[in-house]
Amino acid sequence: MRRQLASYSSVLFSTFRSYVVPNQAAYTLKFVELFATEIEIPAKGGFSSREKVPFISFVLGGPGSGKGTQCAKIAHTFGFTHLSAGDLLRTEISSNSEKGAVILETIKQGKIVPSEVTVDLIRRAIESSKNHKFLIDGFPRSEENRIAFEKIMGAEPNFVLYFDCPEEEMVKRVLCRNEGRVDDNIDTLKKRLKIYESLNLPVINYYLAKGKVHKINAVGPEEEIFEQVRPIISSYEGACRDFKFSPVSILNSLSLSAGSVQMNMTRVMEFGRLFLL
Ligand SMILES: Nc1ncnc2c1ncn2[C@@H]1O[C@H](COP(=O)(O)OP(=O)(O)O)[C@@H](O)[C@H]1O
Ligand SMILES: O=c1ccn([C@@H]2O[C@H](COP(=O)(O)OP(=O)(O)O)[C@@H](O)[C@H]2O)c(=O)[nH]1
Ligand SMILES: [Mg+2]
Repeated sequence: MRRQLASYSSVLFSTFRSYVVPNQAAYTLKFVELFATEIEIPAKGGFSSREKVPFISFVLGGPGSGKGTQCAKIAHTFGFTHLSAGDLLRTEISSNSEKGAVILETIKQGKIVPSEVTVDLIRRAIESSKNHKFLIDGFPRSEENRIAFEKIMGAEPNFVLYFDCPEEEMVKRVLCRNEGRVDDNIDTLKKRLKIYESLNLPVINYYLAKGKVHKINAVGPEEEIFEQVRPIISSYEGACRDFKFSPVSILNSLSLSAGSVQMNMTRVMEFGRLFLL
C-alpha cells in the first residue's frame, strides 16, 4: 500500500499549528521531531531541498500515438523540458557503453529495458537540468517501471497525458516514421504493441484510478490534437509556476510507503522553514 505525504497534510498542518511557538528554532525542531519519529531516510534517490522539486508529467500512449510530436509542442509552448525515455536510451547506445549493447538488443526485440537503467537516465537528466518542469515521454512502460521510478525518485507524476490511438493508425505512422530506428519494422512493432497492451496499459489504468490521467484522442491533424492538449497544460500553469517553492510541492514530491515511510530529512527542514519565515 502506498500513500502520499500530501494525504497526511491536513493532519500534519493541524498538529503543526497546535504547537505553541515560543521561538522559531524550537518550533522547527518540534516539527522535525514530529516527522523523525516515523520516517526512514532513503539511502539514495529523492530530491534534497537544495535540489529542485520537479513538476512531472508522464506522457503515455502506444508506439506511434504521437507522444514525441506533442511533447515537442508542449515543450515549445509551455517551457517544459522534454525527456523522451526512448531518446535517452538511444543516446546511451550511441555512447558505446557496456549498458548500451544490452539496451540495443532489448530495443531490437521490442522489450523493456531494466527499470534501474531507465530510471537512472531520467534521474540524471532531471538533476542536470535547470528547469523544474518535465515531460517524461514513453515512461513508465510497465508497473515495474512505475514502482521503480516512485521508489528511486520518491515522487509521483503530477499528471499523466495519455494519447489514445487505434492500433491500425499507430502501425501506419510507425512504418512511415523513417527515422532509421532499429525497432520501426513490422516484426518488432508487433512485439511492441503486444507489450504495450499487456504491460503499459496497466500503468495507465493505475493512474486513471488515481484521477491523474488526461486522455487525448490522438487521431487527427497534429495541430488539432495540440488544441486538445493546450487547455490541459494551461490548467497546470499556475501550479507549475508556484510549484517550485510551495510547501505542497514538497509534500507532493515525497512519496511514502506504508511501513517504511521514506523522506529526505533536509526536505523536512525546508518544509519547517517555509512555515516559519
Ligand atoms: N496527428 C498525427 N497524424 C499523423 N501523423 C502523426 C501525427 N502525430 C505524429 N505523427 C507522425 O507519426 C509518427 C509517430 O509520431 P511520434 O510523435 O514519433 O509518436 P510516438 O512518440 O508516440 O511513437 C511520426 O512520423 C510523426 O511525424
Ligand atoms: O522507458 C522506456 C522507454 C523505451 N524503452 C525501449 O525503447 C523503445 C522505443 O521507445 P520510444 O519511447 O522511443 O518509442 P515510441 O513509443 O516513441 O515509438 C521501446 O520499444 C523499448 O524497447 C524502454 O525499454 N523503456
Ligand atoms: Mg516517441
